[in-house]
Amino acid sequence: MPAPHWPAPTATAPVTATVPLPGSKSVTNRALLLAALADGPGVVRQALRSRDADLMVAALRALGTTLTPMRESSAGVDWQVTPGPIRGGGHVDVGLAGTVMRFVPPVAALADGPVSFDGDPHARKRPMGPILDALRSLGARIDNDALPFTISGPLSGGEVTLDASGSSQFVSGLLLAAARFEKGITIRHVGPPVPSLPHIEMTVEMLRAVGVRVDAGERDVWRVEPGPIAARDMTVEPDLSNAAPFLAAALVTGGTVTIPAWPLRTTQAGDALRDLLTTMGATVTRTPGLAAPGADSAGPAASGLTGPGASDPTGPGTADLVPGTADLVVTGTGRVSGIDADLRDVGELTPTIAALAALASTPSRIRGVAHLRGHETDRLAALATEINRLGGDAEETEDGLIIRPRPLHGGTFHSYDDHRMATAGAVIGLAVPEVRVENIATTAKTLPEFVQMWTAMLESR
Ligand SMILES: O=C(O)C1=C[C@@H](OP(=O)(O)O)[C@@H](O)[C@H](O)C1
Ligand SMILES: C=C(OP(=O)(O)O)C(=O)O
Repeated sequence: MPAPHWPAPTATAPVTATVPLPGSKSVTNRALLLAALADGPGVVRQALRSRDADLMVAALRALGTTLTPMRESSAGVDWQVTPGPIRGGGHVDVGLAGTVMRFVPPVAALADGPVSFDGDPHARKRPMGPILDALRSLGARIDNDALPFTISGPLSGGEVTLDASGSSQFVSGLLLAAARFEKGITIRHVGPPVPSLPHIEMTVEMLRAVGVRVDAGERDVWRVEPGPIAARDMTVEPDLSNAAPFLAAALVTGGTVTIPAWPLRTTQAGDALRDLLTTMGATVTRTPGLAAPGADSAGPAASGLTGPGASDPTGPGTADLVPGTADLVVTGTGRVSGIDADLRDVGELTPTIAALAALASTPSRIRGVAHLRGHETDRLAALATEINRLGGDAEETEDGLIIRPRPLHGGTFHSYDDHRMATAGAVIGLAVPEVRVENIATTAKTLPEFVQMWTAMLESR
């Protein structure tokens, strides 16, 4: 029997809360995969524990990696990762995780036998063609153009042209494993603009942090030289995209929300919230936080990794560079302004920005995010449908949404198995009584503690 819909709490006063966030999904799944491909045992600290991260752990285990939890706390899990020969014959469940369905197949193509892949029903609809075609052209055999499929190597690498306008993860997935391909890789994108470029920068910076030579100097072309991937001790940054609904609560309620350990320099898409929320009426400041030792002298890294070894590709894995962090403080007035924004680079922030737009006093236009139709659900259709179901005025455009002010009323907000739809419903519920979010449990994709964190935020003073 499905769980009852979650009554989204309505804020009765401005929120005043400090919300520490668990590790980034994008950094965690890259760090685990790179550790599994490394030339020796390594450690990934403060890794996210969530459905997507658990799926990555299970996938890497199925391919022969040993992952042992060393320590687990509210800050995440520290994994000891011991690579093994990449083993075929297994099965990978990708769930609904883009990072698993796009990042693991290139690794599986290095295995000594076939590896099968499948996922949630909607995962079969998410775009896979360009990356599977690319792997074929590099030597792999694959029996389908979408999930489910079975992939067999060997794969030698080389040059490939693809259209990555559907997802930056096609590029990131190929780049992450490419140092292990005999010929490395040269990827050339041809087509409409690639979305989520900061996520590709995250891939490039994390590869460089483990000693891989990457040339990303030419627009739409990326080159990785074959070579070893260095074992490292890496620490994952907090998930800045998951900060979005909490920071939105400051705007909606006229309160203040502080996120500790916000990296001063980062490739995470969530960093764009500072500008986006300012445009929507917030005051955003960074105050010196509790920087880890070594932070001030060395300056920031931007690999998505912090901690020993993260930025010294040639050292013995104990380099002493820790990026500076700050407390990010966002204060709202209770009045939200509409926004006209191109979110192509930071598409995963769209559901929260759309929720704010639905509560804004002036119209909003969100552009550049046609690729969201291939996310956990068709997010443009889902957002328009659910905002309008509550009495709002949201219109889908070819590449985004137009949202005009209109008073909202209570009702069911469907989440379509999409964690960010569920949290968008929670944001609207702060201001609109009797919003019920269907399947709030889907937040476990990247933030299993969402409900407890949301409740704690509303209860703290
Ligand atoms: O590489 C990554 O970790 C991600 C890339 C982006 O995917 P798209 O380029 O498909 O939007 C982003 O939306 C997703 O949440 C995570
Ligand atoms: C698009 C997202 O996820 P995925 O990694 O599954 O693509 C997201 O988290 O917003």
